[in-house]
Amino acid sequence: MHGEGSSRKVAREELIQARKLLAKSHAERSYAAGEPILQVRDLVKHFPLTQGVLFKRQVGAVKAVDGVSFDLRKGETLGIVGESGCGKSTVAKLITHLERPTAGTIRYKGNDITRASGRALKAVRRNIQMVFQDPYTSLNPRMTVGDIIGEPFDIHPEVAPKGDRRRKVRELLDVVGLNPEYVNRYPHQFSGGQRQRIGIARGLALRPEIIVADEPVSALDVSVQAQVVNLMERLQDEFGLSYVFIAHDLSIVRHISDRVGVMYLGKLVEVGTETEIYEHPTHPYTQALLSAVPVPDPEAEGRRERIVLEGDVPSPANPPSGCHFRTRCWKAQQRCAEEEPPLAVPETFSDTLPGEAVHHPSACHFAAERAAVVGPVET
Ligand SMILES: Nc1ncnc2c1ncn2[C@@H]1O[C@H](COP(=O)(O)OP(=O)(O)OP(=O)(O)O)[C@@H](O)[C@H]1O
Repeated sequence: MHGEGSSRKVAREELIQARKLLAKSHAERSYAAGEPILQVRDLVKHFPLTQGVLFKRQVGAVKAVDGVSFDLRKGETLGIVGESGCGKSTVAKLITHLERPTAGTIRYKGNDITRASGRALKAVRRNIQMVFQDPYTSLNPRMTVGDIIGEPFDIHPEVAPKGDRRRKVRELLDVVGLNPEYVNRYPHQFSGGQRQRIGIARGLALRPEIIVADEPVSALDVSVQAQVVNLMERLQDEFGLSYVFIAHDLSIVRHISDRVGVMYLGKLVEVGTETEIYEHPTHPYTQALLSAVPVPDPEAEGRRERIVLEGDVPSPANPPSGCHFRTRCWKAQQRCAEEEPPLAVPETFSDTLPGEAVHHPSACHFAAERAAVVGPVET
């Protein structure tokens, strides 16, 4: 009895040591603080629309991503939010090289990786990993958890030589808060939250620097969502990870993000820090999205004005001219149809200084704060 207890203790000590080593090697590979680890410029992805069976003719294109630019700094989390179909997943696939962009550039640590191939592509795929939305379908039901988490080592044996893989997998299970003894179990033996932990462990296996998480908690019960988000925050601190965190739910993104980008019909329409976006949004679309987020305080909930947008999101195969949002915007004027507003600090706020909450990029000709998102207190 005593012997079994002490050998478990030794195994635990070994795991702790291994985790420390893992964290150290991450730190050693870290990039100069402050410089963007990822720079995305004018990223475009058009999916061709074809007609005909034998002789396929291109009759148009779905403009899934239509000129997206952002920076991601080391250790930072950039949240990307927007309704279904606005192009969030396509951005994720472009960054992780699951799709090739039509135009634009992606730089990783200053190197242009947009069209990386061969060995360079392999290195990119190792350093920029994806965590998927649905832990129920993204894990192969016929593979054990150990094989699922260890599979990336087949492609990158330099990270874990064959004899060392089992230990590494157990270590990864421990890192994400699962019992290393579960290594031989199958996905169906785990809950949704546990499965997402397995997906995260797999994403961590190659010791990436960037994780692109596409709606990682959207398929989970609300009670479990916070646990997985907390785990991701802990892992970020422990391994110095940078995250692109994609979600349609503004409240989840708020909790984890340092900065948030709001997407509409293939474009980023507003980017800012948590305070800038949630307390001082200046783009009408952000204001409409925020007005739909439930407020826990019933008094405030009763006071706030809900902005109900007219109509549906237009087809990305045929987006409106000028500002893509203008067909649903209560502020739209002729200028909005003729001139696309750039994603920049709006002219209206040219007399404000960096650090003031309204001084952030917003792609609207008539950007302004809207106090009525939560109405004034009645006395
Ligand atoms: N392989 C493809 N071929 C053609 N069109 C595509 C393809 N992938 C995505 N699209 C289209 O591009 C647009 C953006 O899709 P995307 O999946 O990036 O949006 P999303 O914001 O992630 O939405 P969701 O949350 O529903 O996944 C949609 O209109 C979609 O139908």
